[in-house]
Amino acid sequence: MSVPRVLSIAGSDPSGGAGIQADLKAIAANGGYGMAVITALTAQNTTGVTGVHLPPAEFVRQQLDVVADDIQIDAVKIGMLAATATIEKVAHWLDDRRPANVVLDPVMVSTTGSRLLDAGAEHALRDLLHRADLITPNLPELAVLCGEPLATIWTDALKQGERLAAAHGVLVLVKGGHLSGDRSPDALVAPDGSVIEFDAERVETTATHGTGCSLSSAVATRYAATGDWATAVAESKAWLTRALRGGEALRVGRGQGPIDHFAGLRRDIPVDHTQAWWNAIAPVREGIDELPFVRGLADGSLDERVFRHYLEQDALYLREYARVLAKASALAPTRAEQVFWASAAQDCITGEAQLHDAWLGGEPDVEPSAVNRAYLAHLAAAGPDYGTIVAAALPCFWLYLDVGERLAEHSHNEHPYRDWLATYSDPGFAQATADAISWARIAAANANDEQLLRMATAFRVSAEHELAFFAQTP
Ligand SMILES: Nc1ncnc2c1ncn2[C@@H]1O[C@H](COP(=O)(O)OP(=O)(O)OP(=O)(O)O)[C@@H](O)[C@H]1O
Ligand SMILES: Cc1ncc(COP(=O)(O)O)c(N)n1
Repeated sequence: MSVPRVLSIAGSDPSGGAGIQADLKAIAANGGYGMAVITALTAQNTTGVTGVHLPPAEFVRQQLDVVADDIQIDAVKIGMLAATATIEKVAHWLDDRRPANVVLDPVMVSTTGSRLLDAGAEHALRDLLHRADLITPNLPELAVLCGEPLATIWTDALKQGERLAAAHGVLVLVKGGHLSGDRSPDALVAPDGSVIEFDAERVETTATHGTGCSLSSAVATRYAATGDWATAVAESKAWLTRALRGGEALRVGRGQGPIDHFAGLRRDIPVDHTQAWWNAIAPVREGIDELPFVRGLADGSLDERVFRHYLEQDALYLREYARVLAKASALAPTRAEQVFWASAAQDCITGEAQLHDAWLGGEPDVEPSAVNRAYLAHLAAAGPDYGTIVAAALPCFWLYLDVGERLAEHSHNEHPYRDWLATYSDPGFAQATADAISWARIAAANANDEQLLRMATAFRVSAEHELAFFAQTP
C-alpha cells in the first residue's frame, strides 16, 4: 500500500496542538492521508479548555457513514468522544462497518486538567475497548479503566496494562509520559501477557500538549503501512521524540505548547536567512539612528562641513563599491542576476558623477578616510563565492533605504537638506533594494553551512562598517 488513508474520530482543538488538528498533522507527518470526523468542538488553548460543544450524536454517525461510503479506510484513530451518546454511535458504526486497524486513545482529561469525557460515560467507554485493536491510555486513564489507584512506578503500570489487556482482549500501549525520571518508556502489552518495551529519552520541555493524540495517530498510520505493531510503535516513538524536541521553538501559546509534528521537515523548507541577518544587526541600526550626523540630517541642524565631508567620502566609496557590484555580476549564476548587479554598478557610477556635479562642484581632491578604506577593504576581500559578495554588498542598499525612509519623513520645504533627503526615498532605489534582498535570499537558500556562515559574517561586518561610515567626522 502506498499512502494509508487514516480516519480520526476525535474532538477539535482550535489552538492546533491536540485533538483532530494534531491527528491530521501526525497522520500526514507519518506518511498517511488524514480524514476527520469531529465528535466535539472544544474552546481551548495551551492554557486550558474553556468550553465544549457537542454536535448531535446522530450527526457524528452521518459523518462516519458518508466517509465510509466513499473512501477505503486503512486505519482508524479514535480520540475524544465526550459523551455516552457519541460513544454508542461510534460503537454501532464500528460493529456495522468493521473497519480494520482501530487505535483507541481513551481520552478523559486534558493535560491542563479539564474533563473531556462526561463523568457518567466511563462505563460506555470501557464497553468500547474490545472493539479496538490497540488502546493507548495514559497512566491516569489506565488506572480509571482498571478501577485501580494511579500507578506511580513503571512495573506497576505494566501490571495494570496486563490486567486491562486480558480483561478486554485488546492490545494495550502503556505510556510512561506521566512518570518522572530521565526516560519515557512505553510498552505494548498483549492479552496473553507478553510485553514489548520501547525506551526513549525524556525530552526536557514544556511543549507536551497533544503527545497522546499525536502518538496514537502516528501508530495507526504506521501500522496501516507496516502491518506490525512493534514496528509501528518504535517508528512513531522515534518520530514523536523529535517532534517533542522541536516543540518549544514553535513559540505557540503561553501554557503547555504543542509538539512540532513536522520538525523533521523543517530543513527542507526554505528559511529567509536575510531576515535573520537583518534582525541580528538591530543594535547597528539603533546605533545609526542615534548618531549626531543622522539626527542633524533629520532636523537640518547638521554642520555643512560635516555634510560635505560625508558626501566626498561617499563619492569615493561609490566608485569602489561599483566594482564590487560588477564582481557580483561577473559571478552571477543567472542572466537576471548578472543584469541586476551590472545595472546596480552602473547606477553607482552615475550616482558618483551626480554627487560631484550637483553637490560637490567638481572632482573633490580628497583621499579616502581610514574608515572608508577599511570598509572598502572588507568589500574587496569578500568572497570568493558569489553569495558572500552579495551578502557583503547588501547592507549598503538595505541600511541606506532603511535610514532614508525615516529621514525623508522629516523633510519640508524649508529643510536645508531637502534635496538630499529626497534621494533617499527614491522608489527606484527601494525597488533595487528589494531585488538585492531577494537575490541574496536565494543565494543563501542554495548555500551550504560553511558558505552561509561566511555570508552572515560578511553581512554583519558590512553593517558595522556602515555605522562607522555614518559616524565619521572631518
Ligand atoms: N517529555 C517527554 N519526553 C519524551 N517522551 C514523552 C514525554 N512526554 C510524553 N512522552 C511520550 O509521549 C507519548 C504520550 O505519553 P503520555 O503518557 O504523556 O500520554 P498522554 O497523557 O495521553 O499524552 P497527552 O495527554 O499529553 O496528549 C508516550 O510515547 C510518552 O512516552
Ligand atoms: C480535542 C482534544 N482531544 C484530546 C485532548 C487531549 O490532549 P492533551 O492531553 O494533550 O491535552 C485535548 N486536549 N483536546
